[in-house]
Order: sequence, then structure tokens, then C-alpha cells
Amino acid sequence: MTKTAHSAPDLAPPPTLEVRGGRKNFGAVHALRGVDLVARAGEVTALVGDNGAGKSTMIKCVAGIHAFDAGEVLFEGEQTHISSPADSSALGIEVVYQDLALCDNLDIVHNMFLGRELKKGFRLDESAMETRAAEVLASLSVRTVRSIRQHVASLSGGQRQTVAIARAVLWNSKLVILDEPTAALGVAQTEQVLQLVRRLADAGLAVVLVSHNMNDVFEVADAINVLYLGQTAAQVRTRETSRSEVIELITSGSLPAGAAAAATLSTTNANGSTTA
Ligand SMILES: Nc1ncnc2c1ncn2[C@@H]1O[C@H](COP(=O)(O)OP(=O)(O)OP(=O)(O)O)[C@@H](O)[C@H]1O
Repeated sequence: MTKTAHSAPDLAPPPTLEVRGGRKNFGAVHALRGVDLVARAGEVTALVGDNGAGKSTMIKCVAGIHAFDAGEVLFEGEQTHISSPADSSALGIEVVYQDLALCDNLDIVHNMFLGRELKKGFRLDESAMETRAAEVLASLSVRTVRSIRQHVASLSGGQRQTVAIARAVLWNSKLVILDEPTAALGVAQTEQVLQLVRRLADAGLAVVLVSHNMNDVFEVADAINVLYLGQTAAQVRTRETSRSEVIELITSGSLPAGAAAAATLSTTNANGSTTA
């Protein structure tokens, strides 16, 4: 990972993460053809787009699983290059994937520290891990789990999602990316997870929420980034747009001339030209 100072001074703090013109090819497949993403501390940024629009590829590039072929990545205003998951973690980026990667046969504490266990000499430091896990769950106002020594196999879908999110924030992360966190959940559990997503942002983290669900997006996101065929169709403030406009952007990559969102923050059409 290399970092160089970014010159432009600004009164507002720089975004936690900024991707400019990210490109990624898989052989002849142009998965990303110029994507932008801005994720700010204290905000939830929804990343939306139709199947195949490039959302997973984008988050895998940010997570260091793939590397962008071209484009710029700035982290807290400094240009950086993420070429491995270790680079991404070192910056404070954590991704919660849909499969959650939890081990059913382990309890909540061991899942939260999976692969990064605290040790005292050659032994696991159970009490330090338990204390820290309890602190993180309490800081996120998680009251839905009965005991942190409960095996993950016995948890509901919402509780499992909660454990995976708590694990992501355990490591002083600055940016948490959530891939469809409510996809498999019922109404009540979806609500609990969305409240947790909001609390992450309210605690000062930058949160990127990948979602197909417009109810979730409009309930919890401050900003919406729409991908269309591997390009950024628009980056809009949620309060300045509507569901119908976002759905239009998702399905066609642009808005009809004169539509209100044309005046919103930095809208880029699918052909790559940008209007302020
Ligand atoms: N490893 C890969 N090899 C080849 N093509 C890939 C690879 N990963 C993704 N693609 C292609 O890149 C494009 C974007 O895919 P991606 O999975 O990023 O979209 P998505 O927006 O996450 O879709 P979905 O909502 O269905 O998950 C698609 O055309 C996909 O087939």
C-alpha cells in the first residue's frame, strides 16, 4: 500500500473514502467503467444498482480482493492504493459480506475475534476478549443477544447479522461496508438491523450499504450512489431525490431531461459526462 499527501485544502473534513473513475476489467468484461464513490464519516451511503451493475466488484476493489485497473482512491483525503485485504484492513475498512462468514460451532465472542484472537502467552485471553466483545455490543446498544457465550448456531438471522457487524467495528474501523444486510430478514429483524446501521453512522463511522431494497435505502441512507452498467449514474442526497427517480436511474442510468434530481449533487450520466 502506498500513500501520498493530497493537496487540496478544504474546510470540511475530506470523505473517509473517495473513489474517482475506478475501472476494473475481467478479461473482456468491463465490470467497472468509471465509478465514483464518496463515503463520509457519520453518514450512510447506499450503493445501489441492478444485477450486474458492478456493486460487488466495487466493494471487492475497496476491500482489496480485486485491485482497480485504473482510477484514484483517496482515504481521509490521502491518495492510497489498496492491493490486498491487509491494505484495506490497515486503513480501517471492514466488509460484512452476505454469507457473514460466522462459525456456527463457536460462540459470539470467538466469532467476533475469529482469526484475530487475543492471547496471553500461548493461551487465548478469554476474559479480555469477552470484556471487549461486551463493550462493543453495549456501545452499539445491542440488546438482542441473550449471552455472548451463546453459540452462533442458535442465533436468529438478525442476531447473526448483528454479530457480524459488531465484529467489523471491533477493530477501530473507520469505514464499514455492508453487503445486503437485510436480504434474508423478516420485518422486525430488518428494522433492528437498520437501526444498528444508523447507530454505526451516528457513532462517527462511514457506512456503505449495498442494497436492492428501496425501503431500507430511504429509511437509513444519507446519500445514494447509483451504479449503471459499471458506471456511476448519480450520487445524490437522499432528501433531494425520490424513490421513482432512483429507480429510473437504476433501470435506465439517467433521468428524463428536466427531472428534479438533475440539479442534485454531482450527477453523472451513464455516458460519463458530468453535471454539477
Ligand atoms: N470474477 C469475475 N470474472 C468475470 N466477470 C466478473 C467477475 N466478477 C464480476 N464479473 C462481471 O462483472 C459485472 C459486474 O458484476 P457484479 O457482481 O459486480 O455486479 P453486482 O452489481 O454486484 O450484481 P448483483 O446485484 O447481481 O450482485 C457482471 O457483468 C459480472 O458478470
